[in-house]
Amino acid sequence: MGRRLWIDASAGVAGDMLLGALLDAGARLGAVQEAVATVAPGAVDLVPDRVTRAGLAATQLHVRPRARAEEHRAWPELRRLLEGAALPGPVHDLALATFARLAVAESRAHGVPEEQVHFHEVGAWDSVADVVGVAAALHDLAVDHVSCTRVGLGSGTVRTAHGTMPVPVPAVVELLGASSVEAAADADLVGECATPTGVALLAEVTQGHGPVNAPPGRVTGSGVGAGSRDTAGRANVVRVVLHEQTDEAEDTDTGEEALVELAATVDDLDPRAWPPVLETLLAAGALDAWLVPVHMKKGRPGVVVHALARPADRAAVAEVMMRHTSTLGVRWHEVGRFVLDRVWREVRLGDDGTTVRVKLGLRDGVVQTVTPEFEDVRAVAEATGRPVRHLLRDVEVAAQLAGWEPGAEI
Ligand SMILES: O=C([S-])c1cc(C(=O)S)c[n+]([C@@H]2O[C@H](COP(=O)(O)O)[C@@H](O)[C@H]2O)c1
Ligand code: NI
Repeated sequence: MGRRLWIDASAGVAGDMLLGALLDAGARLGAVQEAVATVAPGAVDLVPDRVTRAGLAATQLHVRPRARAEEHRAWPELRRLLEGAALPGPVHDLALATFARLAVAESRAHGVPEEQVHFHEVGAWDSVADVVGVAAALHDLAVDHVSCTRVGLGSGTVRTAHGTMPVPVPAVVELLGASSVEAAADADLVGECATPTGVALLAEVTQGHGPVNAPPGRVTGSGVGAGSRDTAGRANVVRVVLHEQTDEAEDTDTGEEALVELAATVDDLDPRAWPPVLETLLAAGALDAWLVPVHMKKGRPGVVVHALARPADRAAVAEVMMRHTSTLGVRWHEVGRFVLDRVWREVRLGDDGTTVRVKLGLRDGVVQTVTPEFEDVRAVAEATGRPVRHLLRDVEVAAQLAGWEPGAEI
């Protein structure tokens, strides 16, 4: 079994800060440089520097482009570059998955199809170096489980290639909406503290069950990565802690979440309204939503609509039940659930660049379930006319060939 890493992103996170922290924790600069040079030969120099931030010693990583940096890079071009790079499997997969996540966020933020996404700063060599560098550093440190705190986002505005943007910038909002990474409520943080690349990396590497506020078990190493600004009173850093599970910590790592379940019983809603009700519940933050047919008083057929949600989303989910159905009230109670760690991977179907995401359910780094993302499969079925059941089989075979099958360690 490899090592566990806890990331303190409570003051924010950027790709270079995370990489600085991992180098400070012992990842070898040579191994990181080699991986970055595999993707971008001769493009950048990685130069770590010892600095202080609000009096705290930290490593600031400078990614220095050797030539004038590319300002725009299309996602399909970057994807081809990463796919063709001869990197160790886990480094390759993590770098590709992180940029795929950024492409989805950019596509949503700008309302363009993923294939037409043009990265600006995010596609420049320094971001490529941050992403590949973090993947290589985690591999070098043999990290196989990552948890993190809530993330400090910052406040105000930031100047970007898109113009001046409010913080959190749209790409960060999209990334948070599509992952289990949670934002901290922190009024002290000024400016852009969490960047798209930093949040995409956290979303991709953290497994498990929401924010963890302290590294459980025995500490075996640590590192501090500096951001470029030095603000008095609050260190602009990412901290990482390597830790081992003791028996006591292991007992608490059951993958258990505290959630709420909401329900309402309805017998007078037009049945055609139910599918949009379920969609609206999910859009409001429900983790799951479902209907159960019931026989009510006076023998009337009815429906109980249920939703599972995080406690923070309870009010929004109840509001949807009350606005979108004819119920006069909503019941709720606290529930616990056990969950597997979940990570996303992408498989390629055929030679035309078609990809489908698969969700892997993990327990202690061992694959338990492999689930093709149905909406991706449906989109391919619509685009190609191939039956969904054939595509589902092909995705499972492709996942198996990539080594993602029940019982495999990743
Ligand atoms: O590069 C792109 S496409 C980009 C999109 C957005 C959106 O929110 S949309 C924001 N930014 C800004 O670029 C810099 C650098 O980001 P890194 O993740 O590469 O560190 C940052 O200020 C982002 O907010 C870029
Ligand atoms: Ni953008």
